[in-house]
Formats: sequence, C-alpha cells, structure tokens
Amino acid sequence: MERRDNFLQPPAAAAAPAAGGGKGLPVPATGDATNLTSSSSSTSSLTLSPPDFLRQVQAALKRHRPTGSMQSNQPRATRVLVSRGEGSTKAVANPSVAQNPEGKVMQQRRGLLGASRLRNAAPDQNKAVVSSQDELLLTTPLTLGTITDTHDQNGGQNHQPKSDTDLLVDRKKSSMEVSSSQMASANALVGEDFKKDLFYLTSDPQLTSQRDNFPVAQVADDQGKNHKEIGIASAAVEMDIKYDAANLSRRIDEACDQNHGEPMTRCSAMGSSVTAVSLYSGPTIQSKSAAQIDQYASPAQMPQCGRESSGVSGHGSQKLHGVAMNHADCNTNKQQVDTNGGMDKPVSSSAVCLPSQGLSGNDQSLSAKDDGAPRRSKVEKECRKKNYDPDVFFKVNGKLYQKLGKIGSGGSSEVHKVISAECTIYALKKIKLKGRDYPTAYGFCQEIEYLNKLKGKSNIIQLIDYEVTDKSLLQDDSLSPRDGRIKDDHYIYMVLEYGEIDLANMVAQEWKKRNTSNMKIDENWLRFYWQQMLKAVNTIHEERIVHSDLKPANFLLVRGALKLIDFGIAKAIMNDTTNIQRDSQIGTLNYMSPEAFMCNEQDSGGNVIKCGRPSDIWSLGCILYQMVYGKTPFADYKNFWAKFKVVTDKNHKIKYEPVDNPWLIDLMQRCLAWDRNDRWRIPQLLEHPFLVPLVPRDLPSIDQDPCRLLMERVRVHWANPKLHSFIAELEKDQCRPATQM
Ligand SMILES: Nc1ncnc2c1ncn2[C@@H]1O[C@H](COP(=O)(O)OP(=O)(O)OP(=O)(O)O)[C@@H](O)[C@H]1O
Repeated sequence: MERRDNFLQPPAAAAAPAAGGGKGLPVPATGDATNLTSSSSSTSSLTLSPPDFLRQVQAALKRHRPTGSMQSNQPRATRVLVSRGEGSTKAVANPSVAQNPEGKVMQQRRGLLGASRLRNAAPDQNKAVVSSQDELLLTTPLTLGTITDTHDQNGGQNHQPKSDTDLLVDRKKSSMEVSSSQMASANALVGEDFKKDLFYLTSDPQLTSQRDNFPVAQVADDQGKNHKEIGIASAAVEMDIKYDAANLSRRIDEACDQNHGEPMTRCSAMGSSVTAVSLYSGPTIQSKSAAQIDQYASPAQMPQCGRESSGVSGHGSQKLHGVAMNHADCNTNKQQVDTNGGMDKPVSSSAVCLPSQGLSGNDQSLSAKDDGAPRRSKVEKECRKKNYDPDVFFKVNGKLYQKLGKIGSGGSSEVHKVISAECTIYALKKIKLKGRDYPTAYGFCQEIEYLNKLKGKSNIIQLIDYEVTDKSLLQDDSLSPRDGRIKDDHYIYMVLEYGEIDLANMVAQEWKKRNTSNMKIDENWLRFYWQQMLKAVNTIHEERIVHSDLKPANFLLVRGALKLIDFGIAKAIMNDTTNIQRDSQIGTLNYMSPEAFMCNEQDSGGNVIKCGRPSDIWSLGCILYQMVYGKTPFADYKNFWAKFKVVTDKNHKIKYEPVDNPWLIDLMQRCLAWDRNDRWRIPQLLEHPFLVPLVPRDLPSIDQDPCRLLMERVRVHWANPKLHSFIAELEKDQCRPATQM
C-alpha cells in the first residue's frame, strides 16, 4: 500500500529518485541524468584508498563468444579474478588477510564446503541436496595482492600467478572455434561391460559441425527427465533392447511423433529379436566423413564394432537409414571397412556389439545374419576390451556423453555440448584441476553445492550429474588445510541443462536489428527478459545466495525461459545483515558494483565494505542499461583504473539518454544508486511501474466508460513527459496499480 500511495504522488511531491532511499516512487522525470542520480549515505561514503594491487591492473580483458549457437562477434565481459589459493598465500601482504591466517581460511573452506554432502549426494536428478544455510561456505576475505596478467591460452585452466604483485585478470579463451576433433563422431563401444546402460552412439562429424541445424534430438526438462525432442544433432543411438525393449519402442514412437508425425528416420525394431536400433535424422553423408571419423575414433573400435557401410553414396544426398544389426553385421562391416582401408568408405551409421545372449538379430532390412554363438562371443570379447574414446566421449559417473562440440570457455572451465545415451542434449562443464591450489579446487566444488541447493528451481540452470575425480576434495573428515597444488590429472565434470543462446547474444542481436531498422526499444522485449532476470536472481537471493557475477552471458535461454548459470564465485549470505565477504574472485568489470570494487576496504565510518544482494542489483542495473542503450554504464571508461575511479566515485552521475518511457530511466536509477542501501530490492523492482503499469481504478466496469477511455488514451501517450503531471493528477484519485484491479 505504501508503494501504491507513492505512485499517486504528483511529481512535485516526489522525492528525487535515487535519494529517497529507495522508498518513494516519484513520477519519473525525463532522461536527464544529472538531477536524477544521487546518493546520500554516510555508511558507504569512502575515503578512497585503492589497494596496491589495483595500480597494477592495466585493463580488463575481453572474451568473445565461441562459434556455434552462441557465437557472436560481440566482445564478451570478462570476469576479473584472483586465484583463490594465491590470494590466501598473500595474506601476509594484506592486512585484512593477515588477521585470517591461511590455515584458518582453508579450514573454513573445507568445513563449510559441505563436502560430505557433496560426496554423499548421489547424482540423482530427483534428489536435491539441501543444505542448511549455516553450513555453507564462508568465503575468505578478498586478497588482492596477487594479480597477474596471465593470458590463459589453455581454456582458462592454467592460472599460474606470475608474481606477488600482479593482478590476475583472467583472460578467458575468447574464440571458440568448434574444433573438428572436438566434434568428431565415431563408432565406439560404450561401456566396459554390457549392463543396462550399455549404449552406443555415433554421429557424423559433418552433422555435428552443423550442430544447430539438426532436426531432432532431445533436451531434458529441468530435472533432466521427461525428455523433449528439439532440433539438434544427428546421432545414432543404439540400445540394447534386451534390457530396454519397452522403452525403445516408446522412444521410437516419440521420436517420430516429435518429428511432426513423420519418422525422423527409418527405425528398425524387430521386437525381442532385434539387438539394436539406430535412430537417425538423415543428413547427407559424404566420403569425407569417413575419414574424419577414422581420424578421431579409436581405429580399433571402428571396424569391429562400429560401422556399417550402407551403400550411401560418397557424395550423394541419400539419407541415412535406420540400422538394426547384430554382431554378424558388425563383422561384415568390419570386412567392408577394412577392405577400404577404413577411410574411403562413407560411414552411415553405427552399430552396437551386443552380448550374444538373447540376441537373434533378424532385421530384414539389413539381412542381419546370426552366424552362431562362437563367432558372436569372439566379437563380444573384442568389444568388451574396448574402452571409450576420450576424444569422442566424456564419462561422468560411468555414463557416457558424446561430444557434439565445444560451446565455450570460461575463466576456469570449458563447456561442451554433449548428447547422452538417452539422446538428450546437455552442456558438460569440465574444469581441469591439475595445477590448481586446493582452496581454488574447493571453490569449484562450491558451485556444485549451490547448484544442488537450487535443484528444481525453474529459473536456475539444472545440474543433472557431476563427478569430481579427485575424491579427496569431497572428504571433510580432515579439516586441516591442504597446501600445494593438485598434481594429478583430475577434473570436475558437471552435466547441465543445455542453454540454446545467452542473453549477451540476444542483446547483441536486438541491437543489430535496432540499428539496421532505426527501431526504438521494444519495451515488451525488455519487460519480458527483465522480469525473468529479476525472478531468477530473486530465487537465489531467497536462498541466501549472492551470485556476484551477473552479466548477460550468465543468463541462458532454455526452452524460451531465461535461466541463471555460473555460480563460480557465488557466495552464501551468512547472517541476517545479508552482507558477505567476497572471495578473491571479484566479478566482471563492467557489471561490478562500487562495493565490489572496494570490497573489504573501510568506508569513512570505519566499516568494512561488503558485498551482498545489492551488489547483484547493481549488476542487473548494468545489464538493463546495456539492453536499453547498447552498452554498459561505464563502458566508455576503457581500462580498469579508469573504471575503478569512476565507479567508486559517489559523485559521478551516470548518464541516461532520454527514452520514450521515463519509467525505464527511473528503474535503472533504482538499480544503479551508488549507495547500496538506496538500491531497490527485487520484490520492489518486480512491482515497479515499468513492469506493472498503472491502470485506472475504481471505475465502472463498463468498457465504454468515458473516464476509463480517457485514461487509456492518455496512457497511449505516456511517453510524453508533459502529460505526466496530468496523469499523476488523474491517477491520484482514479487509479490504482494493475495488480489490484
Ligand atoms: N548449461 C549451459 N548451456 C550452454 N552453454 C553453457 C552452459 N553453461 C555454460 N555455458 C557456456 O559456456 C561458457 C563458459 O561457461 P561458464 O560461464 O559457466 O564458465 P566459467 O568458467 O565460470 O566462465 P566465466 O568466467 O564467464 O564465469 C559460457 O560461454 C557459457 O555461455
């Protein structure tokens, strides 16, 4: 009600937007920023004394989206981070850290990591691991003595600080060509034994290289269940229907149904006698494919178990055929392939080598032959020896995911598009641990912790499965800190819902459209995504998590809805003050709040500056500003130091060019108030008039009511500032928020 009353205030009675502590809602003025942005908090005003490290920073480095579905030529925001481990080793140099001996810091990490919960948390999609807030990791104070300008050329995985005084600005691997090797598809035997989940995947590299144009595949829903088919890479999935016959026929039906009633491929399923079935969406195969496949698949795997030469023309345009074959077929094809050197024959599909028991392949379409048990068992034996090809597959908790292409590289990870045995597309995030210090590695595990905590939340990317190959990271039986770095080849794998495109690309596309057609802002587009962003961030704030690295690239579109990703530097709020201490990773420059820049410094009142929810609100404000104006508020300040100076200057006025809807400017100002206490919280923002337009109230419910019609007419001209006072006068007595109609 307070808010509604505020809506009704005439402009004269309204306080200045940013100076009102976020409590009042004045009728917005026009786009003149100078009298709209202010800050007035004693608590956060600072005597600026930038830490030494900052002087070392030359510039924030930019990263680019990879090619592929999310590719863009737009410069990418780059997170600034300081190696956690290095941060802690520099504690001596940093007074704030000196009070927190490294050992204690690390002990906190381990103790609060909830490692046992991680360890015990079966990667069960249906079972969220809920942890109490108290158990969450308290991060170490920011230690900024260690910053190096390390250009990470290896997928952001080898952060080796150069010197004590260097600031590590993580330069993410920017270009992301879809390497053919990453996208290689080949026949390979999956699984070391023939258990229920035995399956066999293959796809043609040409098809995978056109990964976004593929006709059919499946994408899991939030919980990784109830697969839906969407356009995606061609892949053959061959299942041992001895174990899964019922599902198989259902899936074939589904696949056909999803393809608008047309079979996406010719599927051969011969009841219980059929040993394997391939589902294909049938692009053209050319002889080149065979060479590629041979190049990337294990040569030993392919001829024996993997291939069938279906007679598809090497340069024709025939579609691939669904294949059902048994071991005899494998062997037959082996001979064919071998005869041709394994390279010059087109490869049309894969086949699976199955155990002999219960198999009697008689698929007529392929003239499958059963040559008898002795021969089968020989093939089986050979097949059992095979392992998966790591160039082609990832293995996570024993499950294989075939690589379809690299999506991107983050500061610490590389992310691949993969397809599961269930023909579901996922994103697989792989974090290399070798060479990292233990606190950093624990930090990576923390992201898993948060994603587990956020399971089932529709606006957060869902973690389907994960594996930490260094099991010691998941043990909390010893709280003693571990020194040194991880020496062995260890990885963290996270199987995630797959996002089709990120907001950064969408904004870039929108702006391209706007520029070419001289269009104005599409407010509905803005409202639609802004509201979704707010809701996503509200979800984590309600869970007492601060994301700390909100930027357009961290919102992914999944089946039409925005979802939040990348909790790599997210932090749990530890107490009711909702302030947190920030870890050594400090966010992405263009979206960083003043307090993020000054984290752990002292304000004029001697209070330590901390980052909490308001810091995320600032980042959201920067994103909104970028959506409205095509650039972030401080984009013109090119290097780190210039940015630091201007963002931390409470007297700096952000420039807001006029826009048609003045509420939009008001909204940005609510988010970009310099004083974090003046920034609005998400529940307020969700009620802002930009999202919830005011409508007439207390009017007769007669459509033709003249007063209502007048109000609607006025609303059409809402953009005209001259009408504001008139509207305000009218609404004072006549209107109420739409939600209360
Ligand atoms: N679930 C997903 N679906 C599709 N793409 C994804 C997914 N998760 C991450 N990506 C993409 O992979 C890239 C790196 O991912 P992510 O941001 O999680 O890694 P990071 O190492 O934490 O990077 P950053 O330093 O940007 O935070 C990004 O380009 C992102 O869009």
